[in-house]
Amino acid sequence: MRKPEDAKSDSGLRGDYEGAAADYTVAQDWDAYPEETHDRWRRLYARQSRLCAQYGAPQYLSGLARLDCAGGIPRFEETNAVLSTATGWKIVPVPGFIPDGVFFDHLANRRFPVTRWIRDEHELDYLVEPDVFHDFFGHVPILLDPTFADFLEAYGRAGERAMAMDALDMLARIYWYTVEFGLIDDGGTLKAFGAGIVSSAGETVYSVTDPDVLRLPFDPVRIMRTAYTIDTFQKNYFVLDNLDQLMRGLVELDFGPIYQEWRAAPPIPIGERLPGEQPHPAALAPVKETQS
Ligand SMILES: C[C@H](O)[C@H](O)[C@H]1CNc2nc(N)[nH]c(=O)c2N1
Ligand SMILES: N[C@@H](Cc1ccccc1)C(=O)O
Ligand SMILES: [Fe+2]
Repeated sequence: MRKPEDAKSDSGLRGDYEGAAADYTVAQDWDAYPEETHDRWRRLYARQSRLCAQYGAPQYLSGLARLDCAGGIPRFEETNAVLSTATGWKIVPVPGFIPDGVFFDHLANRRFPVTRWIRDEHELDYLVEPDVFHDFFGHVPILLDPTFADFLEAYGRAGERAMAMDALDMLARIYWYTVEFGLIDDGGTLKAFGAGIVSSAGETVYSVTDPDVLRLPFDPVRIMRTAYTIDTFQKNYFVLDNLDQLMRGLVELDFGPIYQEWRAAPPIPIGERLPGEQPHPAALAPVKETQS
């Protein structure tokens, strides 16, 4: 993930950072969304919910159903009523990318920053910065899962140490390969739960059906050493057996010695398979792409 050096000034980011508070939150200003932006949301939602019904993880899908947000850009206050009861999380509106330290602090306090603006009509398939569709449709449903909710808070608390140890790249790869691009084994079938996948029509299908992509078993140190691409579909994914692995494998693991050992080493190139590595068992027969 790229981030602004100083997002509040001239950063090349398209959100409006002018009125933002010290923690980079803004008002959602729901009444100011033109009707055409709600219509755009409905079309994105319809396409993506159909694809996710087939390729999305059950933990993600159950959250999506409970959010009941097919009809237009959600009012964040209404979302927060559902979210706070379920897992104690809330979402806060932001202008876009925010500095790492601020981002971690929100997560550590169970606040998920959601960009308020929606992509333009010509960007329905792809955009560079996160918008409200990616942030909300991709990230919020799984925050209703209690295990994932606890994991993401712990991830936020881990930020300070990673920054102090000059190992932010390694921690960011954890986020990338789980929160953004994670796959999970659903009784022998690969499913997607990462926000970057489930908010993208192309990658939802590709991530679980492409026969050539590398899908390795979840392995924290391997992930922390693996480079990633921000502007094409991923060339490797990591597959969880279940969401508890995030707690047992990451929260309970002491990253300090791992940072120390690997932070100065060049990362493993994208898509490279190391000697002896085998795909996750559920990835031996990738899901067949079917019409529905
Ligand atoms: C390392 C850290 O997780 C990452 O770069 C942060 C920075 N700021 C962000 N800001 C927003 N709004 N959304 C994000 O996903 C991130 N990611
Ligand atoms: N266990 C990690 C913290 C962490 C928690 C959750 C996710 C990622 C990292 C550490 O020692 O720093
Ligand atoms: Fe994201």
